[in-house]
Amino acid sequence: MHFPAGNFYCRYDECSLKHMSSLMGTRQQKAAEDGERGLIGPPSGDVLHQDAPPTRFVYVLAFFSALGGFLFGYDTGVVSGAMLLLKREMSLSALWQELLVSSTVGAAALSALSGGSLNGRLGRRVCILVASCIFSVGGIVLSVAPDKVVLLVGRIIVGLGIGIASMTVPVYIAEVSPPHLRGQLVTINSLFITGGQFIASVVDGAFSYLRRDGWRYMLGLSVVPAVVQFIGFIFLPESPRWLLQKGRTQEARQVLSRIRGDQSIEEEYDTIRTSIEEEATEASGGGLVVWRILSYAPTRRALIVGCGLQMFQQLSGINTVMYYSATILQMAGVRDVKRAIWLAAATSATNFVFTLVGVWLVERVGRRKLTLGSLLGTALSLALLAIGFLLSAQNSPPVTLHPVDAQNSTCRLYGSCEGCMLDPNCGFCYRENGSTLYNSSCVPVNAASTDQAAWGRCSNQTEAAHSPAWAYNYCPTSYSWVVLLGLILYLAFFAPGMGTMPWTVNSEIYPLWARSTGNACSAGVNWICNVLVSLTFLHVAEFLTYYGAFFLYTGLAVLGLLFVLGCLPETQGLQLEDIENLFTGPLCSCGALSPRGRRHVHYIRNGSDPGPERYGAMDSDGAITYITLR
Ligand SMILES: O[C@H]1[C@H](O)[C@@H](O)[C@H](O)[C@@H](O)[C@H]1O
Repeated sequence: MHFPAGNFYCRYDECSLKHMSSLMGTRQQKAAEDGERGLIGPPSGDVLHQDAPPTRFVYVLAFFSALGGFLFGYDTGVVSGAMLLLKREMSLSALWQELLVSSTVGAAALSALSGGSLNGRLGRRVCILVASCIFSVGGIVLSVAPDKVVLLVGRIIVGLGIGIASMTVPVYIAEVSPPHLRGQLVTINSLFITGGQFIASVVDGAFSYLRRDGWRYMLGLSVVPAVVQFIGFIFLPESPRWLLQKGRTQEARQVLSRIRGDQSIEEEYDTIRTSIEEEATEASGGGLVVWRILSYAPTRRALIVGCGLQMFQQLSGINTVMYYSATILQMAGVRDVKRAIWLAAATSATNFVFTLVGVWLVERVGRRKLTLGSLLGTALSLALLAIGFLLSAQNSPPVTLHPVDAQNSTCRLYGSCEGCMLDPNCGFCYRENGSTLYNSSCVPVNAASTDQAAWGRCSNQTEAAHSPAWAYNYCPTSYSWVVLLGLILYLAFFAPGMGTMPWTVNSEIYPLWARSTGNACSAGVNWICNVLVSLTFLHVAEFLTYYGAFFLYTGLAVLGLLFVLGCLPETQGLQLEDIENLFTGPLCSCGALSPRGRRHVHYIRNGSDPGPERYGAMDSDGAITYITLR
């Protein structure tokens, strides 16, 4: 059987549906398939048309909202460089350093979770305005902070902004984008996140040369994009979908036609309106939205998929790898702190560049394939990282000197560098001659600064060539290249798919009534798992060693792969209002319902609900998904 796909013909089961959906709207494509099979005819007057080009305005909207992603990336990324200076100037203890880093992520988790109702009640635009205000206030507080308590307050304020932005921005972009570009535009937000992390590392590098107060500039600079976003959003419109949901139909129509330019908005407007009417029945149960999501099967399944993706994003260790990159570089022989800062900037640049690959791929290969490929590569590179750490541990340099002063500390117990570096109270002090290591000892670390030992040869670290080297948290090894290769491959695979798709997919899988809450829950899961992984990493490493920890992440990434394989449907090209139908089958048969899959899908008239515009899509196992055709 043949039917037209653009200007050539192909067999139904060989035809690239991607090609077709890029040439015609999904609904028209389905209608064409149905018509060809003799089941139904395409609705009269329906013209198969190419996806109309997007207006410039939609890009302006995506840019200004994605500044929220930039701030998310900047504020989470800048702290590591600022901390190097802060701990010197404010003599911060390890506990305070930990507090200043995790308070932001903890506050982000709380505000993402509570942002759902704010988002539903006040609208996406107001939430973005609120988030940019919070970012500005946080940036100002941080840059003028006289002591560590005010710093902590500033970090918490910034975290509140990050939480709201992380759950609102993808939803806003998804709701204003045309279906064929939605994936790409929402993924731009992830590009801005990694871009923010990259710029933060460059700013960290640049201001690390200042003798005093460099951290004030690092932390305070976030005010600039926050103010730009605030001013921009004073003039930018609310999401037309939210307006329609609130019954502000005139405004919704105006905004939609402003965003779509010359194109006719009637079809899109009617689809959104009909779907809101239908949703009114679905969501009519009353009570908490989260409860309604959980008690309605399709939204419950969507929530499981959304939260699962966010959980596996964090459990596959991205923030540990990013955080640990400086140490990996030290293992590779970079001793100079300034050089390590600049090389850490190279790590975040790699993350950024490969996110760009994700933006390019998302509308070409689709969300599902991109996520699967990414997770497979992520798991393999995590295994390579683990093997690198294992080889380093097995060839760990021995401790040759046992200073008498160390008799009272646990550090004297270790016979090699491996045990010594896994103990947070000890560090490895040694001399080297070319590749030969000699005169090595395991001694207590200075409680005020892990950059040097508490006493002895390594207690006064200078960069002079003849001074002994001090390794805290890592061991010198000749296998560092394996770890370095693992790091680069990890970022290359993780960034385009697992770094981006959890945010993109979450912005599109929930029906309008559940969208704010669904995104709030999944973003909350992301931030909670982020805190969990970062806070437990050192303990896990102490318990399982570094290679054990990375083998554990490998296992988690493999679990994630199985989850995605079974549960993530393809949402590419579908209008937001149709996506809910992908979740009507049993959980984790979603793959089989993928409209982009190569299974035979027959479209039949829905016998039980003979509305003129309702059709059922039946997969080869007999499961029926209903779609609304207008
Ligand atoms: O999508 C982002 C991105 O991958 C970042 O690099 C990472 O730090 C965040 O935790 C993640 O949510």
